[in-house]
Amino acid sequence: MPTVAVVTTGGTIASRRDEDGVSRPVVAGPDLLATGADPAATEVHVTDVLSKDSSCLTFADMDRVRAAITAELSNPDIAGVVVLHGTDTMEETAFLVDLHHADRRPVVFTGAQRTFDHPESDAQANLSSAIAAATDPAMRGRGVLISFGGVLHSVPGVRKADTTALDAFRSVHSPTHRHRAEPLPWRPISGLRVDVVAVYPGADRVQLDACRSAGAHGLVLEALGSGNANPVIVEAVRESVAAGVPVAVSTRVPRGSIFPTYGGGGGGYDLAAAGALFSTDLRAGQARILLAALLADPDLDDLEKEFDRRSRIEP
Ligand SMILES: NC(=O)C[C@H](N)C(=O)O
Repeated sequence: MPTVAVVTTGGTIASRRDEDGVSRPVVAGPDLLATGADPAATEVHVTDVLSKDSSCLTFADMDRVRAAITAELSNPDIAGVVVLHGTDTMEETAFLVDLHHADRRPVVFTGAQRTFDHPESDAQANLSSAIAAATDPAMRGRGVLISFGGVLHSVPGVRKADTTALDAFRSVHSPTHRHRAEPLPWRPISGLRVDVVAVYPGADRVQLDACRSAGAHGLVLEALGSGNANPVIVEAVRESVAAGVPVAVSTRVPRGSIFPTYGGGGGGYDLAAAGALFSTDLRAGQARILLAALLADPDLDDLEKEFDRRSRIEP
């Protein structure tokens, strides 16, 4: 009988609503499993790592989740790992784990949109599907996956795209099981500060400069369209890069790739000329994780090349 390790971190899947309708992550892992969501032919062992709404997670928490998964995989008898996680930042933690995942056994993230005690909760169905994926030999070698609402996603380029829909996740491109880049050597990201700066009509450089004053090691622009900003932001980016604080350009647009094509002083071409990195397919949350993971590696010799390569999703 295959054994699956279930690592819990909190989120709606582990939440109950109180009398005021407020959801809190208070359900322990063994109680989640006690509902019979695990298939009869699978042995499951549960480890509670965190009990947090995922909107409260820090880089240190994400490092901890990654360490817990690695500890489970050190046991050769484990067929795969399921991670129960809030949906708000699942795309970030799952991507961090995927960047470093050097094992052919599946790691499958899941969660829920409706609390564990909701009469029509999606918690049990999602948990069952994730356990099934974690024991499926066809999932070996596919890296980290998100199993949610009956859909299985590769992690790079995936994002929460609906606040309430039961199939909450969408990919930047049509779902693909892409060719995986080789895993990055593991380095914790908890000592790093990487901020996301929003670009909007009339945006000035105040946020960007404030992040640098706060000690940011890197910045991600959530830019407009295919990766555009304005001349004031371009100038601030040029200064940031010259001062050794790299800036990666993503976009607020949900789908499609990001290209440095527009000139005119504030476009993507100008941002690239000012030294910005371009996140070809990743949106801001995952671009931030990639930048942090690369900045955490003291042996990395070409940040631009690695960021470019790992921000592309090959079909
Ligand atoms: N559906 C959810 O899990 C949302 C919750 N706020 C979380 O991310 O922890």
